[in-house]
Amino acid sequence: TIALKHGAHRIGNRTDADMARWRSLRFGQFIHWGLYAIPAGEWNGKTYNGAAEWIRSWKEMPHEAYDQLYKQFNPVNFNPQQWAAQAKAMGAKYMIITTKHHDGFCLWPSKYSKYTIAASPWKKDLLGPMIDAYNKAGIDVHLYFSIIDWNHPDYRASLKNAADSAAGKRFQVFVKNQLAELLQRYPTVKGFWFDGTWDDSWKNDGAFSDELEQYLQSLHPGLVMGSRLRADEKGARHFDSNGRLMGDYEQGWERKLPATIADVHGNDWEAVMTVPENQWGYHAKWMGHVKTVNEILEMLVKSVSLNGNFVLNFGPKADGTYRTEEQQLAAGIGEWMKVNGVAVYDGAYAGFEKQDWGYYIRKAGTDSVYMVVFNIPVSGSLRVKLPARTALTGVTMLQGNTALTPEWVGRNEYFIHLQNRQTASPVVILLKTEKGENKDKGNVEKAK
Ligand SMILES: Cc1ccc([C@@H]2N[C@@H](C)[C@@H](O)[C@H]2O)cc1
Repeated sequence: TIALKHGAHRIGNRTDADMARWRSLRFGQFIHWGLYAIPAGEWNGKTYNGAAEWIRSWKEMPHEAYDQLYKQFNPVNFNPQQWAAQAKAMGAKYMIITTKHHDGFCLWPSKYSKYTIAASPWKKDLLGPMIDAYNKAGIDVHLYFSIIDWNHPDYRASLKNAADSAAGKRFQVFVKNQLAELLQRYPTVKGFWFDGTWDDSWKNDGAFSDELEQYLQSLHPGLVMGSRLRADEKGARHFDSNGRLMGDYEQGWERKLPATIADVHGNDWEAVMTVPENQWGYHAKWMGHVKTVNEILEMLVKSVSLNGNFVLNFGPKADGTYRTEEQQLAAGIGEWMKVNGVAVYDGAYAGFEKQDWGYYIRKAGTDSVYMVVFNIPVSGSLRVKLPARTALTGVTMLQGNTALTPEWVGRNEYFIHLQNRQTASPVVILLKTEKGENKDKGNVEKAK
């Protein structure tokens, strides 16, 4: 291995209570909210085809025009209790809010910047009421923070000369101050979700990112921070130059999921997902495919079956309300989670051989394994292959709490025959297992 001062400081996953809590929550809500919701992907009668929160980089949007938008930001319909109730009903157990996106606009009245909510007609802090409402609803809050800051005069994408380096130093102090300020103002937050760390100015100062991470941990022990913050001293990101994950979980799964357990290399990880193809902030016109409840449920279940967390993004409008599609999606997901969330929360990789009908999720640390069925075969028979020396002692259909009698086809293989092949939602079956062979288990019928 290469000697590194600013690479991964830990081999393997964190085992402390704060990380165990993060891992147990499994399902989160991302919220992208800011000035970009005002143009909402449109300007001067033209539609921006990129992600709405990136409209400032569109050639049709003059920087000066964007940089005046804060004078209009006045979310008169903002209702944090309603936001939290919607998230709770959906079954989200944690929420990630954009405190400051790449445009540099702060949703809190930071004392280190003039470009904040205090300068808007709304004037008041938006983060405090949101964090309080979500915490009261039993939902943890993590803070999204963009290192890139298009508004700050000292931000440099790369450091080309002494003047750049001086500006870069001032900018690092600014970042450190804002992050400490956020922890001081919002002590109940459980982590930071960093973004905008791909520029050379950041990548080439692995020492700073390392010291910053340790500084934040010292201010707020137990803080959960993903792999996107750090670079090592050779500019390697997410994984250091020895291939070891930096940060507390792999944070690279943005709008994509791992295919198999091999893809996650035993690390904690989290996927963040948009409802349309690629919109985080509010865009008036969603183009292309909009994901359905069942598509989202499959991504959530697949993530948990591969030992990961899944975070679904919402983009509130400038007035503080949610678009109908997002409200309906949240409600539909919540319907299923109300009955079946038990298979998601505290879920983990089961260690069973993957079958075509769907996913196995082990209730962490127990002998209970859930089958979440998305693809009922035309035969109606679900094949179950248990790991060696694992006996099946019970099978229950969650809906209606109905005991099922599988057909034993020899050794560790069974068929579960579903009577009803029509279903509008994923079917959840609970398998009770224990160590041992299956030869004399009277609980299942012998192959005819
Ligand atoms: C190329 C690219 C840069 C930044 C992003 C940001 N990360 C997401 C979590 C959103 O915040 C998006 O604006 C996405 C793609």
